[in-house]
Amino acid sequence: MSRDALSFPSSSAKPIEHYLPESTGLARPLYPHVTLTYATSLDANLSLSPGVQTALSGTQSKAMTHFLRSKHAAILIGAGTAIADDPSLNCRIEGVGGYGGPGLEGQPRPVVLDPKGRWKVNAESKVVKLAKEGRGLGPWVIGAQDTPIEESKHRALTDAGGSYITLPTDSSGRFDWANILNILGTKGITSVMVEGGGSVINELLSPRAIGLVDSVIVTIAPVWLGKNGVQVCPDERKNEGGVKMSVGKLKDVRWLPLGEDVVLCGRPAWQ
Ligand SMILES: NC(=O)C1=CN([C@@H]2O[C@H](COP(=O)(O)OP(=O)(O)OC[C@H]3O[C@@H](n4cnc5c(N)ncnc54)[C@H](O)[C@@H]3O)[C@@H](O)[C@H]2O)C=CC1
Ligand SMILES: Nc1nc(O)c(N)c(N[C@@H]2O[C@H](COP(=O)(O)O)[C@@H](O)[C@H]2O)n1
Repeated sequence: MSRDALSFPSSSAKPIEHYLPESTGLARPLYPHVTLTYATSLDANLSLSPGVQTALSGTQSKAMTHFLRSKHAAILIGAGTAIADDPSLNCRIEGVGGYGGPGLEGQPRPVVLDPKGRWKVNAESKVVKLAKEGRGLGPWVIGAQDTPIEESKHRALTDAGGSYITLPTDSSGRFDWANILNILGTKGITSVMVEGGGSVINELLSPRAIGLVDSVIVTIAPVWLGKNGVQVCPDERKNEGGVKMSVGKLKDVRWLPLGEDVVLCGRPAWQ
């Protein structure tokens, strides 16, 4: 077994495969398959507070996350997570490229939403270092069209094989999710694993983001994090203009115990 590699048994992988992207083609014309996945506490928190990385997944569910990473073309996070966690965003399952396998096979493309250029990506960022070591792909940063990237950040990205992509923003400085997925699709990304954080997840679970998420895979850890946590709690699903909103329920649900955690898989029933 190669250094740092994780393993995930095929008996545990089998029930999850039902929720994974097809290995060929885009799920919808120009839109990648989207799997929304995260680890949560019993009080629906992702972390103790916005700037604090909090380990929730146990050994087996962490290996599951890396198995999921190996099955997606890209991993997407918001700038808040990139700043708080300095994440690796690579796949460390035994047998993928950089972990016993050839080239970069099975490594997902890290994508960071950073409209205002808040993430100080540089040569010391973990994701950049891993790409240079041949253990991950270089990150793509999606920034706002009216926010030019600093030269040093641009160099850090391109030296690692990454790039800077721009999109238009709305009046509150947000990208439209259809635009995000569309630009990734046009760049050959057929599937995206959205990992967080709170603001990204809450947007994609909101009643407005209809038809964009294909699967939801949530690790629930037996822990409470308390009231200052970054909570998964999407916008209210209220009736507007007489149009009745459905509740944010999952269908096609499976619960899988993994060590001390339980993994919930399903598909949005509201689209
Ligand atoms: N337990 C878990 O599985 C995970 C936990 N986390 C935790 O979550 C926390 C970070 O969460 P948040 O502070 O909510 O940050 P976040 O990671 O959701 O990033 C928010 C930022 O992303 C950008 N963004 C998001 N949606 C956008 C859109 N539609 N258009 C343009 N820009 C957009 C904006 O810059 C926004 O300020 C950290 O503490 C991190 O450790 C993060 C990922 C997974
Ligand atoms: N699945 C999962 N379980 C947890 O307990 C977590 N804290 C996270 N966080 C996400 O994973 C990223 C860190 O990944 P690396 O090991 O550095 O590659 C972090 O940025 C969150 O997206 N996930």
